[in-house]
Amino acid sequence: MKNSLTASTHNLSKRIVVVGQGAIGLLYYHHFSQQNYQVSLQASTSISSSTTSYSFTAYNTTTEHNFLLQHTQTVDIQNADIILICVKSYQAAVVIEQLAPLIKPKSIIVLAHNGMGVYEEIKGYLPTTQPILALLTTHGCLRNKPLAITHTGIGKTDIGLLNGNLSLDTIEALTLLFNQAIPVAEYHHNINNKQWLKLAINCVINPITALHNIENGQVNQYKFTPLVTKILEEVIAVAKKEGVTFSFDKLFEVVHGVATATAKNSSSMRCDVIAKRVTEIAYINGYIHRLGEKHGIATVENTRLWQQITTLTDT
Ligand SMILES: NC(=O)C1=CN([C@@H]2O[C@H](COP(=O)(O)OP(=O)(O)OC[C@H]3O[C@@H](n4cnc5c(N)ncnc54)[C@H](OP(=O)(O)O)[C@@H]3O)[C@@H](O)[C@H]2O)C=CC1
Ligand SMILES: CC(C)(CO)C(=O)C(=O)O
Repeated sequence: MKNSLTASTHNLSKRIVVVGQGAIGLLYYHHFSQQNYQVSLQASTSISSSTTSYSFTAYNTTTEHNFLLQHTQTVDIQNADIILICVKSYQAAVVIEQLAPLIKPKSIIVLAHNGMGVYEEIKGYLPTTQPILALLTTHGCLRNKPLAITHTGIGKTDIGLLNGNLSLDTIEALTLLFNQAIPVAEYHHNINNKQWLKLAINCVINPITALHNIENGQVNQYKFTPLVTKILEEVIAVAKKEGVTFSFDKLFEVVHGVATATAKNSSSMRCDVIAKRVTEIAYINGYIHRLGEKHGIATVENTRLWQQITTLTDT
């Protein structure tokens, strides 16, 4: 990456729409708007269009600061170079279905969510050549109340193409745009492998912490080893059919490492279950279940966890 270049010297301007006023949407909206980017926020209907501010508490600080909120207008979507979708996995298809008639064919659609399976749901709403990217983030962010967030963990942004084509210049400009706003960001020519790795981590940590009401670090207790082993063996078998190869030992080590590194965290699924919100289980263990059925592979543990969490939040 040539540091002397700015995103605007490339074939990419900075008209950005961020969809979703939750923790991740506001985090990226905030950092983009601190730069000289033309950014607006497409909030859900729970936010009145007369609301003109949001509050942000920076990492390792305690003071909340207020900032101006620029709501997205129809013309912003029509002109957007980048549309960053920061909603829960189960909300993304509705967003894309609604916005699709307004989106220009060259707009870069960036999907930022946990789990997998959203791309398959949304691609039919868009032209076959539409550039669609996945964004994985390890930043931590909490929504304290509507339109008020705290940046709780500095992380990294990984992006990569799922559909369409981007020139090397555009890829460079896009990566720079993210890096200038919220470093560090990296572009990956094979984001699929990274998505699968994140999926495997979430297949283990999220349902176990949610069902047992424990912090992430407790997943490493010896008593969970047989379950973790079965979950990962199923993920590996299904991933192989999808062209992604994992070594069990390395994958086990990575999952163990993430549970240790985030030992005191409450997983997003545990938080959702406690708050009686819909979880993303259908896009995590549920995704493994669906692929297992497609490939004729038994996914006993992933299927059981998907059913248990679904029952827990449906009742
Ligand atoms: N928070 C974090 O630290 C991390 C989150 N992630 C992932 O990022 C994704 C987003 O997470 P997060 O921001 O925490 O989730 P939130 O639930 O906080 O935010 C989602 C937001 O999207 C809004 N929304 C829903 N439907 C629409 C719509 N049609 N148009 C506009 N806005 C809409 C919701 O509004 P309403 O409230 O009205 O429903 C909500 O404000 C998830 O997949 C999550 O797993 C990944 C890594 C870290
Ligand atoms: C990696 C992990 C498990 C961190 O809490 C996460 O992604 C989540 O909670 O959804």
